[in-house]
Amino acid sequence: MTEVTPPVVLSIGGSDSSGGSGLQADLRTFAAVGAYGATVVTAVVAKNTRAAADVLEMTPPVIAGQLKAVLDDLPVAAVKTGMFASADGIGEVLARAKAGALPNLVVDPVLLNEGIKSRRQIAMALERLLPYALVATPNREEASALLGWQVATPADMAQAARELVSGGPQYVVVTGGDLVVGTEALDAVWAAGEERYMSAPRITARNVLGSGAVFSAAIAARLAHGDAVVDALTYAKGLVGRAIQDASDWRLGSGPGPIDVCGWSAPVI
Ligand SMILES: Nc1ncnc2c1ncn2[C@@H]1O[C@H](COP(=O)(O)OP(=O)(O)O)[C@@H](O)[C@H]1O
Ligand SMILES: Cc1ncc(COP(=O)(O)O)c(N)n1
Repeated sequence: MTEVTPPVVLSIGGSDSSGGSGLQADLRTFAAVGAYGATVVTAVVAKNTRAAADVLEMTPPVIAGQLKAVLDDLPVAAVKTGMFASADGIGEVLARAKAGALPNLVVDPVLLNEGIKSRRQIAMALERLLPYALVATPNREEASALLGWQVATPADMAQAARELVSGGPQYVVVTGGDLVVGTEALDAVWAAGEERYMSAPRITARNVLGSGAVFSAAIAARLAHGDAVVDALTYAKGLVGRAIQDASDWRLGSGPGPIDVCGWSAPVI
C-alpha cells in the first residue's frame, strides 16, 4: 500500500561539499528509499574526493536551534546521526535523546581523521549517546577507537559488536567494508542477543565514498517505514552493495567517488 505522507527521517551530521558522503548522501538515500529527509547540520566540511581540507564546526546553540525547529514541527519517525566536529555538539543531541525525542535512533559513530581537533572527546561523547541508540553502525576503525582495542578479524568484529551492545544500543553492526575476506563483504551483527554475520559479494570498486553513510541512512529510512530492525539491516546491506556495483564505472572526482544509491546506472532488466 502506498503511504499518503512519506515518513520523515532526520539526519544529524556534516555537510560534505563533494556530495559523496554526509548529509548529502543521507538525503539521496532517504529519497531512494521513499522517505522525506530533514537535516541538522553539525559541521560544514570542505572536501573533495581526494581529501578533506577544512571543517567548520556549528556551535551547540546552532545545533540546538535546528533540532528544536525540526522536532517542534515535523513527525520524525527515525533519526540518524553521522559526523560531529565536537563533543559539545553531541551533547545537544544527547539531551534530546534522553528526553525520548529521537525515535528509532541509528548512530553511525563517524570519527574523521582529517580536520578534527578533539577526536578522543568526540569518541567519549559518542559513547554517552550509544545507550540511546536502537542501532549503531561503526566500521572497524571506529569500533577500535570506541573500545580501545584493535578490531582486525571477523571474530574481532563479532566480539566488538557484543561489547558495544553491552554499552547500550540494542543492535550493533560492525561494518567491514575495508576488510578483505575472500570474496565476501562481511559485517558482524549483534541482534536481539544473537551474533551473526551479514555477507554479500565484495565488489572490487574504487568508488566507495559514503558507503557507511548510505548503509546507516537506509537502515533509518526503513525503520521509519516500520520495518523490523533485522529487515532494515538486510535491506540496507543489499542497497549499499547494489549502489557500489552500479557506480563502478562512474568518474566523479579523481579520488574514490560516490556510489549510485538512486540506481541511475542500474542495469535495465
Ligand atoms: N567493496 C564493497 N563491496 C560490497 N560491499 C561493501 C564494499 N565496501 C563496503 N561495503 C559495505 O558497505 C557497508 C558500509 O561499510 P563500510 O565501508 O565499512 O563503512 P564506512 O564507509 O563507514 O567505512 C557495509 O555493509 C559493507 O559491508
Ligand atoms: C561530512 C562527512 N564526511 C564523511 C563521512 C563518512 O562517510 P563514509 O564513512 O560513509 O564514507 C560522513 N558521514 N560525513
